[in-house]
Amino acid sequence: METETEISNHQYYSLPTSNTHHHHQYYSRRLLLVVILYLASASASASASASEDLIISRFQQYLQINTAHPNPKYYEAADFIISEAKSLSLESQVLELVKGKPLVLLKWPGKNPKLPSILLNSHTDVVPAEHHKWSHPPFDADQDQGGRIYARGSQDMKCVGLQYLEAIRKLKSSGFQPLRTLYLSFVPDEEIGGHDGAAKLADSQTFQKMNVGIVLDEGLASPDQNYRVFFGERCPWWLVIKATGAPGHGAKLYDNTAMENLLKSIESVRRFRAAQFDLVKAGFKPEGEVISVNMVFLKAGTPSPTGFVMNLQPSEADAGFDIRVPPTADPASLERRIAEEWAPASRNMTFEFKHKASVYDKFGKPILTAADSSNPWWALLEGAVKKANGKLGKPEIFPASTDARYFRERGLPAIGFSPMANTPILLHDHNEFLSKDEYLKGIDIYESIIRDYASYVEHTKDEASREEL
Ligand SMILES: CSCC[C@H](NC=O)C(=O)O
Ligand SMILES: [Zn+2]
Ligand SMILES: [Zn+2]
Repeated sequence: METETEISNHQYYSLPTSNTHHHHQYYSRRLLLVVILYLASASASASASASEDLIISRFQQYLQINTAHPNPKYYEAADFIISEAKSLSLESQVLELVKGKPLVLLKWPGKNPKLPSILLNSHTDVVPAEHHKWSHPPFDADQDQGGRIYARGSQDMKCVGLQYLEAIRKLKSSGFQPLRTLYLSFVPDEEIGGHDGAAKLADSQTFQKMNVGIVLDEGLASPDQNYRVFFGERCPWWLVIKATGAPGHGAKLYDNTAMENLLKSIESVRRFRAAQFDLVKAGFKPEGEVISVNMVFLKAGTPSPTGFVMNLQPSEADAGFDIRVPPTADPASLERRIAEEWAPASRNMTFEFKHKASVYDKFGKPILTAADSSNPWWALLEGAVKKANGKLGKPEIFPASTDARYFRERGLPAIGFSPMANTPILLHDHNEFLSKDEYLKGIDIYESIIRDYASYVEHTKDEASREEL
């Protein structure tokens, strides 16, 4: 009776998608669980898959907590993480650096607490989903026949947060003891800029006391067999340009209208965008090393009860652009381009940045983590991934932004890495998914990384010079 009600509810919710598959999948997931429980009691070989099943169901539980903006269920996520931490005997602490935005900090103390610690960071929030455009509801975490788990956050980045924990579970049950202290941070608000999350953490007294030596944070899925790995990221510049001009009759041809002035800018932006994109298309530059610029809004016209006034040329027109500047680019020349070509005062234009991250650190150096043998954490990561039968691609600059920048800004090395190979890049997209096999493989990869990181005895050069301060 109860099951019937649930299934019919489910059908009801899935009607708008006109998808006929997922109530089958929902039904078969339950059936599968019953079958697996039965088999597990019958044979020893099935017990591995029973424990895999538990791993997957924990992942699904986390994904089912709706932490999408603008109303993320942060306390539910925090409770879930804390209960997982308890089951692993990790020390846990909730920092409410901003009211209503709990940040969970877990600790696995090392045998040598004097050595700088390792921070494994992940964000608990996710971007919103347009439910009716998904073939599987974005907060059900359905698994399909092919083992794909569909949910908002399955790639970005609830996978990583729980993989850290599952890797620790494996290490603990194998009797491993870390030399360096390991911290895990589950932070809010990354998707809206991280100001009330990672930025506050990096600024806190607590963080200073943690004596962090290396940070791992998110990367991106890779469609091929090599994992992607990131040593820096582009800086967001969110630009609004504003054109003004003489208003007039919609039938009149005259110069210097707001619309014409704005369109000239848009044409110029588009030429620049095409040239940058061509460098990528031709294979001359990777995605993270060109300047991207995309128009994200247009605002002009005089509203009327039925839409817009059609015979009036407006006196104002605005456009917004999401620009991403690589740390390797020359920001001054882009600034000149904006002032001289995209929003010249001579064409009655002004501009304003809604957000403008600096390409440089406080010493005037581009904010990048060394991705070569000069950085022992880099070599350790490569070795650890290899030991777990994974392969890394060439180190890249992350095309968007992550919380890693708040740690890099403080001079800490931070590496962006989400172990998802053979997976289409679906962050922020409809039908975001991660396959069960890739998720499980990622746990083994982290097990290997954490083992090697937490066992690293030497002081790195960075660490030694920080201690002299
Ligand atoms: C200005 S911070 C924005 C952070 C955001 N991060 C993930 O998508 C991004 O747009 O890259
Ligand atoms: Zn993310
Ligand atoms: Zn994101």
